[in-house]
Amino acid sequence: MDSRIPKPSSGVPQKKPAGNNLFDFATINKFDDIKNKKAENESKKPLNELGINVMGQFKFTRSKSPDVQRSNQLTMPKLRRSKSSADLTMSRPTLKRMQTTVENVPTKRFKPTGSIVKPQINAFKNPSQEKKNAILTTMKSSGLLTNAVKKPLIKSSSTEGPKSTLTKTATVNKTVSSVQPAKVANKPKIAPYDFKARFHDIKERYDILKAKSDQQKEHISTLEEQCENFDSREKELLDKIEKIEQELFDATEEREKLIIEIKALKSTNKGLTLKNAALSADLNVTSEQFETTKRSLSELTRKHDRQTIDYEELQRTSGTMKHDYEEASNKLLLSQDQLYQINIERKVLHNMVLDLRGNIRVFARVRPPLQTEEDKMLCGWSFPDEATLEILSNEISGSKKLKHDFSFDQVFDPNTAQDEIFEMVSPLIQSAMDGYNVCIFAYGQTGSGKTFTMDGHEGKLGIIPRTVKLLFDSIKTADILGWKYTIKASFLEIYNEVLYDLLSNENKDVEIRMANARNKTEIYVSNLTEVEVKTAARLHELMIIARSNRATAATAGNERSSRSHAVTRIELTGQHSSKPETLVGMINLVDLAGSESPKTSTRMDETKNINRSLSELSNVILALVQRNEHVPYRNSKLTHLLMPSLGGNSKTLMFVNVSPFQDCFTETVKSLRFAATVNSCKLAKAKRNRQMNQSSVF
Ligand SMILES: Nc1ncnc2c1ncn2[C@@H]1O[C@H](COP(=O)(O)OP(=O)(O)OP(=O)(O)O)[C@@H](O)[C@H]1O
Repeated sequence: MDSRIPKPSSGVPQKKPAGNNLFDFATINKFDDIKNKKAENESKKPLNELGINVMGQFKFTRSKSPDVQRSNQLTMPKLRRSKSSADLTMSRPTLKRMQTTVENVPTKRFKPTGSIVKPQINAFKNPSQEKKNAILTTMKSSGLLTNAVKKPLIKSSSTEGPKSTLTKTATVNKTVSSVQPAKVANKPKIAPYDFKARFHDIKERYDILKAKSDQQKEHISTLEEQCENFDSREKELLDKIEKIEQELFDATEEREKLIIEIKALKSTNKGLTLKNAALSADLNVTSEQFETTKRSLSELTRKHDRQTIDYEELQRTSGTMKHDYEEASNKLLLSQDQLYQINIERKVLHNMVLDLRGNIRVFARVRPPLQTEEDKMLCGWSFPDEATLEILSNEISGSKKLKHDFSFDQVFDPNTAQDEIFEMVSPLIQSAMDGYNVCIFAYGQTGSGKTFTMDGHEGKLGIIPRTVKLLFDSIKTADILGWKYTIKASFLEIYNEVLYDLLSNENKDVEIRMANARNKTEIYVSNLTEVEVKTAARLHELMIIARSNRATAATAGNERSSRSHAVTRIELTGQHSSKPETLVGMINLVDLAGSESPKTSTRMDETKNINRSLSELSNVILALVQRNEHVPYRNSKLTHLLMPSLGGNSKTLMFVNVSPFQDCFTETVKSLRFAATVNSCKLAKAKRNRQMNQSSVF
């Protein structure tokens, strides 16, 4: 019968023996039920990441040895939601106490080792199926899984065979024997018929078993109480584990983040290291530069100190100079004022001189024969004084040679140089700058030297280029005196009584028109190109252009330059910088067409026009001499154009050019006679073109 006593802690449901209620199997089963229910509850808990019932696994480890617990403690941080009450039960210290009474019950069901349990637990935290299989294989090979998982507990119990059962029975018997005296073993056999003895024997055994049963009940009650303690303890531990797991989870996540962060920081560190190296190199260079700059700075500082001293000295000097400058400025203003007054006086005196000389003056010039003309017969020339010339014909007319005397304002013999000529002309240019109209023209037979006198050529410049040079030189001087001048130039040609603009190739209508209906002497030329010139070089350029256009107009069979009048007009406007005065002067430089006798001319129309215009010029001058009311300016283009320069507001200079040759004698005498007549015309005192903006200066 002892062998049939069920093992109270096996958890295996036992059949209650019929008619022999030696143990309170209900109580034992109740205990097992509690265990099984716990196991069931645990099994209902969520599966781990591998889908394995975590509590079922840990159920195997509940009866593990302390090694397992230690192993679990070591691996505890790696656990994830795999705890179960069974696992906690495993760590209950009271189990040991239970083992003292029912020691064979849990230990015979499983014999796991710490080394096996460790990977098993680790496997639950790893979600991969491969790892799970590996763990299962390990457990199988160790025999743990075979007993623990594959086989139900009841089978395990049964497969352990009678040996296990016997052991348990022996343990129970051992316990029972501690209650019952040893005399039972030595009791004599009772005869089968001795029912009384048998009854007593059975009763005695019953009492023993009853006592044993009570003892077991009491023990079970203690166990239940312990179970309840375990439950609360388990709950606490579960909470704790859950908390630890959460912390672990957070820590893992934090760790992963930190790893990523560390990687990033490493990368950044690498970059920073490179940057640092580059910066160090730069720093070295910069340090060197800094040292150099520092040295330069100290040098500059020393220089600055020296210069500061110099500056202070200069400031003192500057103060003195400023004072001197103010004094000088005042003196200068006074001097300028005095100079202005002196200049006015000079102008007045200059004009007086010119007036005394005559408003129209005539200069006669005899040109020398050219190298190619050395064989030609010359007239007899003599120049008794600077204003008189005598011409003697080398051909006998009747019984005597013809001889003529002429007086002019000035006579230039063939040896007179260009600069000497201009020396006598320049006062008129100054007069133009003072605000007078000036007209200089060259009259004479073809080939007598008019163009040479007016234009000249390289190395022997004539009146026009010298006038230009003098004008710009005088402008500079006038600038010092406070006068600012603007110069405008235009170039005209009168051919066959038609006006041409020599600065333009356009075929346009160039006409002389009245500028003011009230004052009929004020004229202007329509469609005439007027160019403002700021340098002598520019004026020379314009002269070359005009000469070129004049030559272009001529044809091969019709040389025009000597058959037309060329007029160079220069307008001067002077403005004083501090005084309200403006001066306007006009210079007309005219190279007249060659006078020619109609008898010798091959181009009659041209000759007629030329002689007509020259005749009209003569008439105008004579009208002026005779102080006629009417002066026939408009009878020819030439006189009309020169009207402002031939009237009362002008100073006129006429060159009469003559050839030295005998064959020109008649024409020469004719020209000299005309010039002499003009010379006799003393025009009225010229009036200056003077505009007083505020008050009269003179
Ligand atoms: N005073 C002088 N000294 C040297 N050569 C001169 C002088 N005058 C004129 N000539 C020369 O005589 C020649 C004729 O002179 P120029 O052409 O000036 O005469 P012109 O009167 O202008 O003739 P035209 O009416 O045909 O234009 C030129 O070769 C010129 O160089």
